[in-house]
Amino acid sequence: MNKKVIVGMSGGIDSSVTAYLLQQEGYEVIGVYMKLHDLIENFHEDNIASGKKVARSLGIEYHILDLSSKFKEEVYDYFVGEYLNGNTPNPCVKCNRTIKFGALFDFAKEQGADFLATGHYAKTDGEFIYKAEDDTKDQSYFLAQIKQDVLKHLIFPMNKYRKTEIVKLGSTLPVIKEIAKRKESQEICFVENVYTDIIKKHTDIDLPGLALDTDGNEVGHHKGYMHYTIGKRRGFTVHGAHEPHYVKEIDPNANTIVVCKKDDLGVSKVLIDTLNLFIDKKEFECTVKLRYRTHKIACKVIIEDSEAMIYLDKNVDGVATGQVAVFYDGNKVLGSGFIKKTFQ
Ligand SMILES: Nc1ncnc2c1ncn2[C@@H]1O[C@H](COP(=O)(O)OP(=O)(O)OP(=O)(O)O)[C@@H](O)[C@H]1O
Repeated sequence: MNKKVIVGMSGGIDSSVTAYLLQQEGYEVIGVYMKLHDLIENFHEDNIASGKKVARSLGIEYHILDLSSKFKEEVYDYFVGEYLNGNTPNPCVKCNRTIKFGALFDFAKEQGADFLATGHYAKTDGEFIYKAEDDTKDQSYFLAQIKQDVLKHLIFPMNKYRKTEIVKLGSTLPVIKEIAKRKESQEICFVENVYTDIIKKHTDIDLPGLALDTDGNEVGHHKGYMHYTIGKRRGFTVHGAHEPHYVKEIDPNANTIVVCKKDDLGVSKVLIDTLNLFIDKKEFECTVKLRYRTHKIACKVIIEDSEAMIYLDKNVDGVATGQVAVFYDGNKVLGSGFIKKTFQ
């Protein structure tokens, strides 16, 4: 009997080609669309119409799974809460652990599927996650909090392709060809423009306050701490400054931000919690990504109980609490954790 695979079909090109490729390989493919939020007008209608068309053309089932209350609890509320706490959240990392490779994985098991597949650009060998072939699309960073025991049931057919190849392949298939013309999805699926539009719905974010220097002296003013992320350069005043200043720290309780010159922005040590490790070591050397679009930095990691300290080989600017630190050995993801504190 053919192996059964559930494909998360968002209506976009990557997951449509994923379903097509797996069917070509002989899998019994079942498509699933997850309703995750109602924050953007016509979002689901357009996506579902597109997904349904593809499913029909492949002759496969297409389920609609309403996971919106779980998504609100695990991803949306966390996202808002982190900004209120002065941190910079990573909702996609949370979603991958709890929703796409959490609740959707549970659904796949209930359906008796052997595998779950998505259009993520990453690789897995069932034990580890690896960077995708296409550097510019690689999503391994966002997958680094997935539970390790789920990995043996995952397939990422995009792993060996470049996005341009997928668009080209999709364009040879009549129904998918239409999808190829759709606009790329936004970075965070529920943020249409800027994150502050979302936070504004829950609280007043315009709370003028003081900008301090690293010694605690008042040097200027800001618009409200939730407008800033670590490393941000604009949107606050520093009296008499001749050089650009950057946000170094955010204190939500005092509604202050600490600003500094570029030279003082770097951190050499990073403390992380909520560890998800794919290796069983307490001390190791590796490279680390401290945000998505950045270079890896060589480091040493020491784990103590539920936290880890990362000793960076060189100072790194703009490291934000709330973001995810992902460890790599070459292309292999070794694990990750959420940034709790940084040290100069
Ligand atoms: N609402 C959804 N329902 C089902 N699967 C989803 C949904 N959103 C994302 N996915 C799955 O997660 C994968 C990665 O999502 P992401 O939003 O990062 O990708 P994308 O580049 O927009 O992909 P696509 O072109 O397939 O929309 C998708 O390819 C798809 O398999």
